[in-house]
Amino acid sequence: MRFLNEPSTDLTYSDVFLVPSRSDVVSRLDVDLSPQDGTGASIPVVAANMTAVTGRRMVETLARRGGLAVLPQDVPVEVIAEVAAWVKDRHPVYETPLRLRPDNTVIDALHLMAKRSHGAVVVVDGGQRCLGEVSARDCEGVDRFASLESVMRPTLLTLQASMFTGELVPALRKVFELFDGAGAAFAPVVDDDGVVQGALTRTGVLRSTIYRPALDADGRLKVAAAVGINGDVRAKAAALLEAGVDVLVVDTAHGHQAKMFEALRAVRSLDPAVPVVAGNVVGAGGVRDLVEAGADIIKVGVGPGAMCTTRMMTAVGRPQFSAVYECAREARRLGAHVWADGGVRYPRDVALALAAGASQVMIGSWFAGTHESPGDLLTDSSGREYKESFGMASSRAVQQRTRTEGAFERARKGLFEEGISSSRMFLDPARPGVEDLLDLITSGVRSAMTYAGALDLEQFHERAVVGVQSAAGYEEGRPVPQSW
Ligand SMILES: NC(=O)C1=CN([C@@H]2O[C@H](COP(=O)(O)OP(=O)(O)OC[C@H]3O[C@@H](n4cnc5c(N)ncnc54)[C@H](OP(=O)(O)O)[C@@H]3O)[C@@H](O)[C@H]2O)C=CC1
Ligand SMILES: Nc1nc2c(ncn2[C@@H]2O[C@H](COP(=O)(O)O)[C@@H](O)[C@H]2O)c(=O)[nH]1
Ligand SMILES: [K+]
Repeated sequence: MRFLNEPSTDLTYSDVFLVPSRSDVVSRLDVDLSPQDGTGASIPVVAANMTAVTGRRMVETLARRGGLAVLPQDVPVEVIAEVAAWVKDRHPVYETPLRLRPDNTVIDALHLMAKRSHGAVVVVDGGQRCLGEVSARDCEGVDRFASLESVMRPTLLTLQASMFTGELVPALRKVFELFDGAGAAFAPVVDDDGVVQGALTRTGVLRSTIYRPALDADGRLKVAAAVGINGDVRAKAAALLEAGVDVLVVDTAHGHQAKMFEALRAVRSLDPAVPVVAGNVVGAGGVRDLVEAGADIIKVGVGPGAMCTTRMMTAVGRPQFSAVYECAREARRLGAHVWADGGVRYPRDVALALAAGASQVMIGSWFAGTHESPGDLLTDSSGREYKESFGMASSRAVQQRTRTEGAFERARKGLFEEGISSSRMFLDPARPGVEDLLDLITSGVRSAMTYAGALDLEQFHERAVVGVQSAAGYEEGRPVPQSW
């Protein structure tokens, strides 16, 4: 990457823009988005290790599209083991269906439907055989306690698992045509006995022809998990590795500290066969020390996060674009990599972090406002759907993290609050699922790469030309949905 004009100050994503260059890349679909940082992801997007963002559905959904999601450090290791096993039991192409019995009620179906973007529930018998389906529309205007048996309809399309044997892309093309012919948006996948094996949506089929799942050596979806720097880090990390975690994140607010070096050395002593990520830092010195202590990937960002009050509480941090640029340069020199963590609100921010040299970009709050995040779907007084998000250093998270400690310790730790405890992340009605956001991000990044004439992320970083803009320059780039 080079600057159009050498900057005289540190920069945020909004301060900069990408200059188009001569390109020989003829199609945006020719671009390879896979990060080369040893994680095996095929898109450079990671869901943050935040309780309001990543749970089993986020891990599964992102991995199926080639991304990673990091289970937070506050999840007990035995729960992480259970979630990892569950994720690894998911199909890399079929999605996990929502299943209910005929005697369940409409309210059960409506509650469950908010958990995934399918918009439908499969009704099954005791042997998990498909009896029919119920969509949100079928539940309109009926008693909430009506049984599903009374509202369910035969499926518009049922797919046989045997259709997916052999080469996948031609099979998916055929399946897409079946969806089109049937006028269906959703279909259960069943085996020869009619037992439900999974579900597919019309859009999901299309996505499976574009994205490549992030798979482990045994062809199972990948899982990442975080460990903090307190307590017996070695034992916790060993338990996570034992649980089959594919990427280990050692996580704390101030990554450039003695306790982190100790934690990293403890993790290294286990000789992990998976990449070790550590952070957060914002400068070359932090990168050097964490790499020396054993990190393969450095997580960069102090204060840019949407839930983060660190900059206002402490003045500490650094504008994120400059932090990523400097850290990525140092990591590259040392043969390590960088994840840009926090403050991403638009696809452009992802493109800029990658241009600055990050191998991947971590996203928290933006993904909190999707069907796949763990929180309950809530509705405000004007009918807009949202989920609650909160910071991992907020009093809400600290209370949860310290729940097993004594009252005195909890009260002392509660003094240090560097995050907000409640924020509303509205679902975009046009893009309520995390995969809708992935489509938006990856199409933006693919396009940015062709403007730079880059076929892969390494070329993108090499070829990117970045200019510094005024606030008016940024404003000029914003669309105008109404007249001036
Ligand atoms: N990227 C960012 O900008 C930030 C991210 N976070 C996120 O919040 C979560 C909780 O992190 P964290 O608060 O580090 O909790 P941890 O549970 O990881 O504990 C942090 C440890 O580091 C010590 N410490 C020393 N200096 C600091 C400091 N300035 N800030 C925090 N701890 C310090 C603490 O001791 P003692 O309590 O005795 O001081 C404690 O032992 C993590 O997921 C983290 O990524 C939090 C803040 C900023
Ligand atoms: N200072 C704090 N930073 C936090 C807190 N919780 C999370 N984070 C950081 O934010 C990113 C995600 O950023 P986003 O803009 O995408 O939401 C996350 O990975 C952490 O590094 C917090 O309570 N305080
Ligand atoms: K912030």
